[in-house]
Amino acid sequence: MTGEGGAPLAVRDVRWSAGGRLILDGVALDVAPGGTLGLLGPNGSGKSSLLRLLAGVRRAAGGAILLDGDDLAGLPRRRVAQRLALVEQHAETELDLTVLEVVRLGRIPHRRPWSGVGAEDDCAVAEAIARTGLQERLHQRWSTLSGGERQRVQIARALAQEPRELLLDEPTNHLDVHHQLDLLTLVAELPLTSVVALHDLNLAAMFCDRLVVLDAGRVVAAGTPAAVLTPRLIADVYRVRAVVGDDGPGGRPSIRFLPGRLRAPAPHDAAAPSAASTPPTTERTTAP
Ligand SMILES: Nc1ncnc2c1ncn2[C@@H]1O[C@H](COP(=O)(O)OP(=O)(O)OP(=O)(O)O)[C@@H](O)[C@H]1O
Repeated sequence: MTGEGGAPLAVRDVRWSAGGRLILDGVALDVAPGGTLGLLGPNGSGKSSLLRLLAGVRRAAGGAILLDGDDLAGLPRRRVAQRLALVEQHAETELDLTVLEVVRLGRIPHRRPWSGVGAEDDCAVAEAIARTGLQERLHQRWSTLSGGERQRVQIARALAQEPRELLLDEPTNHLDVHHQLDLLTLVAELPLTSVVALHDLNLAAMFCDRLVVLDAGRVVAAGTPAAVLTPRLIADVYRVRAVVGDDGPGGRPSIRFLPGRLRAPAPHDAAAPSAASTPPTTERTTAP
């Protein structure tokens, strides 16, 4: 069974509060199988909170997250962990493990209590290490890794989990441009469904099939990169002027930001022109 819209992973009218504030407010989305869904939005818009709810690490206060049509809240943790893997922004390990030991942690949801490491576990770990190019680092200690290497190890751990859905919170943080492209190419080519929170709109345009934009805990846009990444949306959500071309790879949008910040509309100031109505932001260029 799947969610009403047919998606194996679906969010239905989800609300979540923290610190006495409503952080996610009526969020609804379908994660189509097999693709890469980009989660965009300014700092504090609720991307990490939503990813944690999707992974079952947090419980929604209202609405539901549906996994194959079942409410995630009612499913055993182990079953959820066999299915979904989350790579958080600042993942740490408490013990000073080696790279190989961290990647092996990904097998825990698949192991029976008291059972040792089996051939299937070794195979999944080896595959995850090969995919992330960590063969040379296997016995290096976590504490000695660079930020980018740690990121790759956490992704390898998540892949060793053999999830059907991989949830990544700003995975390109800490990575140089080569490794950013490398990592998102890897994610886009994985034979699974990925949900990736990203800040870089050009990377989102290049690598994601669909985008969902959060602003102050609400979904304000959803669709293909070309449909979502308009100057108007960028002005409204990020308060930045931008020129959007269609000369990205495969005719996808490419975004060039312009100097000067747009002012936020004053609350209840209906007369104030919205950022989106500022003329230069509606510009769209075409590749020569
Ligand atoms: N446990 C918590 N207690 C209080 N406030 C919280 C808690 N968790 C999240 N928040 C608040 O919820 C809002 C959304 O946070 P979240 O980390 O989900 O945003 P984000 O879109 O991932 O931001 P960023 O792009 O900066 O990583 C923020 O204002 C944050 O301070």
